Amino acid sequence: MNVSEPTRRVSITTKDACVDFPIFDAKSRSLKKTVIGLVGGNIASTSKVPIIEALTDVTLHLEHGARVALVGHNGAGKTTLLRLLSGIYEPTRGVAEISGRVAPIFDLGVGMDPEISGLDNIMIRGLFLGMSRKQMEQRIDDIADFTELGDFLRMPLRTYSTGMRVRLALGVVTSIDPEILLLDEGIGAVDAAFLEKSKKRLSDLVDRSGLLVFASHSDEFLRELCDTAIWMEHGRVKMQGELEEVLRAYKGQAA
Ligand SMILES: Nc1ncnc2c1ncn2[C@@H]1O[C@H](COP(=O)(O)OP(=O)(O)OP(=O)(O)O)[C@@H](O)[C@H]1O
Repeated sequence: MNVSEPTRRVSITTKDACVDFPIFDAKSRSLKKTVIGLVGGNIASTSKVPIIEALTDVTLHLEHGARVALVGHNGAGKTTLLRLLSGIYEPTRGVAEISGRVAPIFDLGVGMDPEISGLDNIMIRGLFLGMSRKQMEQRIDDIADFTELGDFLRMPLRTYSTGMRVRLALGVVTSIDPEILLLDEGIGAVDAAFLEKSKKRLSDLVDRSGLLVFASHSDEFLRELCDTAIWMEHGRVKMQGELEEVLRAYKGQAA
Protein backbone atom coordinates (compact mmCIF):
# COMPACT_ATOMS: atom_id res chain seq x y z
CA MET A 1 0.00 0.00 0.00
CA ASN A 2 1.23 3.44 -0.84
CA VAL A 3 1.20 5.90 2.03
CA SER A 4 1.41 9.44 0.70
CA GLU A 5 4.45 11.31 1.95
CA PRO A 6 4.02 14.71 3.63
CA THR A 7 5.06 17.52 1.29
CA ARG A 8 8.09 18.37 3.42
CA ARG A 9 10.06 16.00 5.59
CA VAL A 10 11.35 17.68 8.69
CA SER A 11 14.82 16.41 9.49
CA ILE A 12 18.33 17.38 10.45
CA THR A 13 21.38 15.40 9.41
CA THR A 14 24.99 16.14 10.22
CA LYS A 15 27.98 14.09 9.11
CA ASP A 16 31.37 14.54 10.78
CA ALA A 17 30.48 18.19 11.35
CA CYS A 18 33.14 20.37 12.99
CA VAL A 19 32.95 23.98 14.15
CA ASP A 20 36.26 25.73 14.89
CA PHE A 21 36.85 29.23 16.18
CA PRO A 22 40.33 30.58 15.40
CA ILE A 23 41.26 33.11 18.09
CA PHE A 24 43.54 35.73 16.61
CA ASP A 25 44.05 37.79 19.75
CA ALA A 26 44.70 34.93 22.22
CA LYS A 27 47.82 34.87 24.38
CA SER A 28 49.23 31.71 22.85
CA ARG A 29 52.65 31.59 24.59
CA SER A 30 51.49 29.21 27.29
CA LEU A 31 49.38 27.11 24.93
CA LYS A 32 52.05 24.79 23.60
CA LYS A 33 49.88 21.81 22.74
CA THR A 34 46.25 20.70 22.67
CA VAL A 35 44.89 21.33 26.13
CA ILE A 36 41.76 19.69 27.48
CA GLY A 37 40.42 21.60 30.47
CA LEU A 38 37.53 20.52 32.64
CA VAL A 39 35.12 22.76 30.81
CA GLY A 40 35.02 24.21 27.33
CA GLY A 41 35.89 22.77 23.95
CA ASN A 42 39.40 21.69 23.06
CA ILE A 43 41.96 24.38 22.35
CA ALA A 44 44.28 23.28 19.58
CA SER A 45 47.40 25.43 19.46
CA THR A 46 49.60 23.47 17.09
CA SER A 47 49.13 26.16 14.44
CA LYS A 48 50.20 29.78 14.92
CA VAL A 49 46.70 30.83 15.88
CA PRO A 50 44.98 28.94 18.72
CA ILE A 51 41.77 27.29 17.58
CA ILE A 52 38.84 26.45 19.84
CA GLU A 53 37.38 23.21 18.57
CA ALA A 54 33.81 23.81 19.69
CA LEU A 55 32.40 20.81 17.76
CA THR A 56 34.31 17.81 16.45
CA ASP A 57 32.99 15.06 14.15
CA VAL A 58 29.34 15.39 15.11
CA THR A 59 27.19 12.88 13.23
CA LEU A 60 23.45 13.00 13.95
CA HIS A 61 20.20 12.16 12.26
CA LEU A 62 17.04 13.65 13.76
CA GLU A 63 13.61 13.09 12.22
CA HIS A 64 10.08 14.38 12.65
CA GLY A 65 8.81 13.58 16.16
CA ALA A 66 12.24 13.67 17.84
CA ARG A 67 12.24 15.38 21.26
CA VAL A 68 15.90 15.62 22.05
CA ALA A 69 17.52 16.93 25.24
CA LEU A 70 21.03 18.31 24.94
CA VAL A 71 23.15 17.88 28.07
CA GLY A 72 26.80 18.44 28.90
CA HIS A 73 29.23 20.49 30.98
CA ASN A 74 29.78 24.23 30.55
CA GLY A 75 31.37 24.82 27.18
CA ALA A 76 30.64 21.26 25.97
CA GLY A 77 29.26 22.63 22.70
CA LYS A 78 25.49 22.62 23.26
CA THR A 79 24.84 26.18 22.11
CA THR A 80 27.25 25.82 19.20
CA LEU A 81 25.46 22.63 18.15
CA LEU A 82 22.08 24.39 18.30
CA ARG A 83 23.50 27.16 16.13
CA LEU A 84 24.81 24.59 13.67
CA LEU A 85 21.43 22.82 13.61
CA SER A 86 19.67 26.12 12.97
CA GLY A 87 21.93 27.02 10.05
CA ILE A 88 23.35 30.07 11.85
CA TYR A 89 26.78 28.40 11.74
CA GLU A 90 28.14 26.53 8.73
CA PRO A 91 30.33 23.57 9.62
CA THR A 92 34.05 24.32 9.27
CA ARG A 93 34.37 20.74 7.98
CA GLY A 94 31.76 18.04 7.38
CA VAL A 95 28.10 18.46 6.50
CA ALA A 96 24.92 19.80 8.11
CA GLU A 97 21.60 19.46 6.25
CA ILE A 98 18.43 20.98 7.62
CA SER A 99 14.99 20.41 6.06
CA GLY A 100 12.23 22.36 7.72
CA ARG A 101 11.46 25.85 9.01
CA VAL A 102 13.62 26.49 12.07
CA ALA A 103 12.55 28.62 15.02
CA PRO A 104 15.72 29.18 17.03
CA ILE A 105 14.95 30.41 20.52
CA PHE A 106 18.33 30.97 22.07
CA ASP A 107 17.84 34.28 23.70
CA LEU A 108 14.34 35.38 24.54
CA GLY A 109 15.28 39.02 24.10
CA VAL A 110 16.60 38.78 20.54
CA GLY A 111 14.50 40.63 18.01
CA MET A 112 12.97 42.97 20.60
CA ASP A 113 13.08 46.72 20.07
CA PRO A 114 13.17 48.83 23.26
CA GLU A 115 11.68 51.90 21.56
CA ILE A 116 8.44 50.35 20.33
CA SER A 117 5.45 49.12 22.33
CA GLY A 118 4.97 45.62 23.71
CA LEU A 119 2.21 45.00 21.16
CA ASP A 120 4.44 46.06 18.25
CA ASN A 121 7.22 43.89 19.62
CA ILE A 122 4.88 40.89 19.68
CA MET A 123 4.24 41.37 15.97
CA ILE A 124 7.92 41.92 15.04
CA ARG A 125 9.16 38.98 17.08
CA GLY A 126 6.49 36.71 15.55
CA LEU A 127 7.55 37.72 12.03
CA PHE A 128 11.19 37.13 13.00
CA LEU A 129 10.27 33.59 14.09
CA GLY A 130 8.71 32.81 10.71
CA MET A 131 5.01 33.63 11.26
CA SER A 132 2.96 35.69 8.80
CA ARG A 133 1.42 39.04 9.74
CA LYS A 134 -2.06 37.52 9.43
CA GLN A 135 -1.20 34.63 11.74
CA MET A 136 0.15 37.06 14.31
CA GLU A 137 -2.93 39.29 14.07
CA GLN A 138 -5.08 36.27 14.90
CA ARG A 139 -2.97 35.42 17.95
CA ILE A 140 -2.15 38.80 19.40
CA ASP A 141 -5.11 38.95 21.83
CA ASP A 142 -4.31 35.54 23.23
CA ILE A 143 -0.66 36.49 23.67
CA ALA A 144 -1.60 39.79 25.33
CA ASP A 145 -3.87 37.93 27.81
CA PHE A 146 -1.18 35.41 28.61
CA THR A 147 1.42 38.08 29.47
CA GLU A 148 -0.93 39.80 31.98
CA LEU A 149 0.82 43.06 31.07
CA GLY A 150 -2.41 45.02 30.53
CA ASP A 151 -1.89 48.67 29.65
CA PHE A 152 1.87 48.22 29.69
CA LEU A 153 1.50 46.54 26.29
CA ARG A 154 1.02 50.05 24.84
CA MET A 155 4.17 51.38 26.53
CA PRO A 156 7.63 51.20 24.97
CA LEU A 157 9.53 48.05 25.90
CA ARG A 158 12.31 50.08 27.58
CA THR A 159 9.90 50.82 30.44
CA TYR A 160 9.56 47.08 31.25
CA SER A 161 11.35 45.22 34.03
CA THR A 162 13.35 42.12 33.10
CA GLY A 163 10.55 39.81 34.20
CA MET A 164 8.00 41.79 32.19
CA ARG A 165 10.16 41.41 29.09
CA VAL A 166 10.43 37.68 29.63
CA ARG A 167 6.63 37.44 29.93
CA LEU A 168 6.23 39.21 26.62
CA ALA A 169 8.89 37.11 24.90
CA LEU A 170 7.51 33.83 26.25
CA GLY A 171 4.01 34.83 25.18
CA VAL A 172 5.16 35.26 21.57
CA VAL A 173 7.51 32.31 21.49
CA THR A 174 4.86 29.88 22.74
CA SER A 175 2.34 31.08 20.17
CA ILE A 176 4.28 30.16 17.02
CA ASP A 177 4.02 26.99 14.87
CA PRO A 178 7.58 25.86 14.25
CA GLU A 179 8.63 22.82 12.20
CA ILE A 180 11.94 22.63 13.99
CA LEU A 181 12.17 24.10 17.48
CA LEU A 182 15.62 24.74 18.94
CA LEU A 183 15.50 25.90 22.56
CA ASP A 184 18.39 27.05 24.68
CA GLU A 185 18.64 27.20 28.45
CA GLY A 186 17.63 30.88 28.71
CA ILE A 187 13.98 29.95 28.50
CA GLY A 188 14.29 28.30 31.91
CA ALA A 189 15.37 31.57 33.48
CA VAL A 190 11.93 32.96 34.29
CA ASP A 191 10.38 33.25 37.73
CA ALA A 192 8.93 30.05 39.16
CA ALA A 193 5.28 31.13 39.20
CA PHE A 194 5.31 32.30 35.61
CA LEU A 195 7.25 29.24 34.53
CA GLU A 196 4.56 27.06 36.07
CA LYS A 197 1.96 28.98 34.07
CA SER A 198 4.12 28.69 30.92
CA LYS A 199 4.68 24.94 31.18
CA LYS A 200 1.41 23.97 29.54
CA ARG A 201 1.94 26.49 26.75
CA LEU A 202 5.50 25.30 26.26
CA SER A 203 4.52 21.64 26.07
CA ASP A 204 1.72 22.53 23.63
CA LEU A 205 4.31 24.38 21.56
CA VAL A 206 6.54 21.33 21.58
CA ASP A 207 3.59 19.11 20.58
CA ARG A 208 2.93 21.39 17.59
CA SER A 209 6.55 21.41 16.44
CA GLY A 210 7.84 18.59 14.26
CA LEU A 211 11.21 18.31 15.94
CA LEU A 212 12.63 19.66 19.20
CA VAL A 213 16.20 20.00 20.43
CA PHE A 214 16.41 21.53 23.91
CA ALA A 215 19.66 22.40 25.71
CA SER A 216 19.26 22.76 29.45
CA HIS A 217 20.92 22.07 32.78
CA SER A 218 17.51 21.44 34.38
CA ASP A 219 16.58 17.74 34.48
CA GLU A 220 13.05 18.60 35.53
CA PHE A 221 12.50 20.74 32.45
CA LEU A 222 14.16 18.20 30.15
CA ARG A 223 11.95 15.40 31.49
CA GLU A 224 8.90 17.52 30.84
CA LEU A 225 9.66 18.12 27.16
CA CYS A 226 12.03 15.42 25.87
CA ASP A 227 12.24 11.65 25.52
CA THR A 228 15.72 11.13 24.09
CA ALA A 229 19.02 12.87 24.79
CA ILE A 230 22.43 13.72 23.42
CA TRP A 231 25.31 14.11 25.87
CA MET A 232 28.04 16.45 24.60
CA GLU A 233 31.55 16.43 26.03
CA HIS A 234 34.39 18.65 24.81
CA GLY A 235 32.60 19.22 21.51
CA ARG A 236 31.91 15.55 20.76
CA VAL A 237 28.78 13.43 21.09
CA LYS A 238 29.61 11.22 24.08
CA MET A 239 26.30 9.35 24.18
CA GLN A 240 22.92 9.40 22.47
CA GLY A 241 19.83 7.45 23.51
CA GLU A 242 16.81 7.29 25.76
CA LEU A 243 16.56 10.32 28.07
CA GLU A 244 16.74 8.60 31.48
CA GLU A 245 19.58 6.38 30.39
CA VAL A 246 21.67 9.30 29.14
CA LEU A 247 20.88 11.41 32.23
CA ARG A 248 21.94 8.53 34.49
CA ALA A 249 25.23 8.10 32.66
CA TYR A 250 25.87 11.85 32.58
CA LYS A 251 25.12 12.29 36.29
CA GLY A 252 27.08 9.17 37.23
CA GLN A 253 30.07 10.54 35.40
CA ALA A 254 29.71 13.96 37.02
CA ALA A 255 29.49 12.53 40.58
N1 LIG B 1 31.86 32.83 19.24
C1 LIG B 1 32.78 32.05 19.81
N2 LIG B 1 34.09 32.33 19.66
C2 LIG B 1 35.03 31.55 20.23
N3 LIG B 1 34.77 30.46 20.96
C3 LIG B 1 33.49 30.13 21.14
C4 LIG B 1 32.43 30.90 20.60
N4 LIG B 1 31.26 30.32 20.97
C5 LIG B 1 31.57 29.25 21.71
N5 LIG B 1 32.92 29.13 21.82
C6 LIG B 1 33.66 28.07 22.52
O1 LIG B 1 33.12 26.85 22.07
C7 LIG B 1 33.00 25.93 23.14
C8 LIG B 1 31.56 25.47 23.25
O2 LIG B 1 30.76 26.56 23.70
P1 LIG B 1 29.17 26.46 23.82
O3 LIG B 1 28.66 27.83 24.11
O4 LIG B 1 28.64 25.76 22.62
O5 LIG B 1 29.01 25.52 25.10
P2 LIG B 1 27.71 25.11 25.95
O6 LIG B 1 27.73 23.63 26.05
O7 LIG B 1 26.50 25.75 25.39
O8 LIG B 1 28.07 25.72 27.38
P3 LIG B 1 27.16 26.28 28.62
O9 LIG B 1 26.49 25.09 29.24
O10 LIG B 1 28.20 26.87 29.51
O11 LIG B 1 26.22 27.30 28.04
C9 LIG B 1 33.54 26.63 24.40
O12 LIG B 1 34.88 26.22 24.60
C10 LIG B 1 33.51 28.10 24.04
O13 LIG B 1 34.62 28.73 24.63
